[in-house]
Amino acid sequence: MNKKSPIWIYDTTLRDGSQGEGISLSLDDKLKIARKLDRMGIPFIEGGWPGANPKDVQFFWKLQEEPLQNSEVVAFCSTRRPNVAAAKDKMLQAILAAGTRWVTIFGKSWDLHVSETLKTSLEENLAMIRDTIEYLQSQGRKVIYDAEHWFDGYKRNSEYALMTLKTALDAGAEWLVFCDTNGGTLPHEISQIVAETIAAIPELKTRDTSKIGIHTHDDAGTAVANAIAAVMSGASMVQGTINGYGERCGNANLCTLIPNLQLKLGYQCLGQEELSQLSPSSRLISEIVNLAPNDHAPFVGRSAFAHKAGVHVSAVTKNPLTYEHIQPELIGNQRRIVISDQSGLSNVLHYAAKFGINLSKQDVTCRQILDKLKTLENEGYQFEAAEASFELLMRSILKPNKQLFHLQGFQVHCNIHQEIDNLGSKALATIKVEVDGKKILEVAEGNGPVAALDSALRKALVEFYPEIADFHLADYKVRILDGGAGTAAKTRVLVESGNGVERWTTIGVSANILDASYQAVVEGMEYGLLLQATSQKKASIIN
Ligand SMILES: CC(=O)SCCNC(=O)CCNC(=O)[C@H](O)C(C)(C)COP(=O)(O)OP(=O)(O)OC[C@H]1O[C@@H](n2cnc3c(N)ncnc32)[C@H](O)[C@@H]1OP(=O)(O)O
Ligand SMILES: CC(=O)C(=O)O
Repeated sequence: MNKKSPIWIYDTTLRDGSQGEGISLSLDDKLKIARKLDRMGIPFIEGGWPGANPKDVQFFWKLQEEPLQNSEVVAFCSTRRPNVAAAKDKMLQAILAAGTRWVTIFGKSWDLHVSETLKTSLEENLAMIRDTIEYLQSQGRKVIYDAEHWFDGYKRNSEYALMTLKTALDAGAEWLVFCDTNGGTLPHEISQIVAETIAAIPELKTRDTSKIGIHTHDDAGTAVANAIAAVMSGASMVQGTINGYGERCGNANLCTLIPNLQLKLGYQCLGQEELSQLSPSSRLISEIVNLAPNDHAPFVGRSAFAHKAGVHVSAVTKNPLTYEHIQPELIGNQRRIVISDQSGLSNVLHYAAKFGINLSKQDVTCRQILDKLKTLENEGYQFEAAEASFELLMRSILKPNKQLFHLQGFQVHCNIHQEIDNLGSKALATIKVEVDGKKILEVAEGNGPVAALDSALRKALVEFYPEIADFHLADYKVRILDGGAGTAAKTRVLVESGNGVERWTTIGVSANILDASYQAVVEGMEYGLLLQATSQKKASIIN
């Protein structure tokens, strides 16, 4: 693939991304994201609209005190208000006070917006664009001009739209960015309009330079495709956000766009090392933004290289090219194999190797494990979410274990209608077990029934398995499997346990939620003991 010209990445997570519903960034969050993008070597970071809110003002102050190392931070604003001198416009004063070298202003391309939104004349809108750019330039700023509603404006009145763009160019804008503000344009229209615009204003793109940028929204689900179409038609700046955050359906997702441009089309966007930071950066930023990461996001999602179907797993273990469009490591992601009733022997073998178990396709036990897995999944188990339970299942088939204990029975009482008693407990569990021929009866309290049961079980077992004292219940999830059955529905319980170093998840399924919880809790303890035994074995080999 021939290397093509560089593409300037312009990140607007902190501005347009913040316009996404459900996103509310603190000043500290904004600074953390900016520094992360700076480390990724993103050339332009749009930090916000100074003057629109105190946080954005403070953000730019903070960066004046401690500037970014690699990126240009850009302040954003509209053109001056109608019938106000640029030098008197409060917003333009605020953007200057932000102290950035680069500023982006958005102006109206669509005559409908001039008459309906600005409620001014077409001539005044041209003057607003011209005055604003000239004024900001006279104050030493480099100006990026976002032509808002470029494609809609061009479709409705191309003559006027082109006049707005020519005005911005003549006034000295360094970049002219075509915005698909309403996000409804399709890729073929983008290609056509970009080509026609270049034909009408050839200065926008010569053989050596392109002053064209693209800013797309995802309302038609084509933001990334539209940005690619614009680049292929001559744009050399791409605006977008990490994880596609943004107003309504979001902006072009840079985590999809960058790898497509760089790995598929040969455009240089980021350094190799920075590109390999894309997946962790996407997850870190979703953490800061406090939105769950999209597991199924192209390239960077946790499932982007997760293989579940047996046929796929069999092929991918022979040659990853068979079911992967790129090497996951290039963008810092990794291949994963998922276990389920869609599995074949290849999935089982993968997990056997992962668990340090010697197994081959020819072993009868390999097929027995697969059959048992499929039977249990049919009953409602979901092992992809509970790897620890799958390891226990595999080991129990290979070598039926001595049981930790024999359950003789348990009872749980809940005290829902009364105030929490002095000890703060709402539930009481009694359990009877037999360990090594010894019968134990224990009682424990808890905030809820599962906590009480877990406590009672620990009390009963700790004398025989003291390591259990180090385990804790980290998370507990319940899912109703056959909702139509109402309160008689089967429940699936996932329990996450930990020992301060590692965490593991186990599963239980039953029509009785306490029974399902009990199964998952017991497996959690069994797995913890298995981990302990394995690490002791490893230590004795090393020493
Ligand atoms: C396409 C985009 O995403 S552009 C970015 C949009 N982002 C935001 O709006 C987030 C930050 N916005 C804000 O905090 C506020 O809207 C502010 C501070 C900018 C303005 O607040 P207010 O003065 O209360 O005005 P309000 O939000 O009600 O209306 C927006 C005004 O901007 C004007 N305006 C819109 N685009 C432009 C433009 N390109 N040039 C000049 N004025 C514009 C509108 O005509 C309207 O003016 P009006 O009050 O005379 O009707
Ligand atoms: C400027 C901008 O955010 C838009 O037109 O969508």
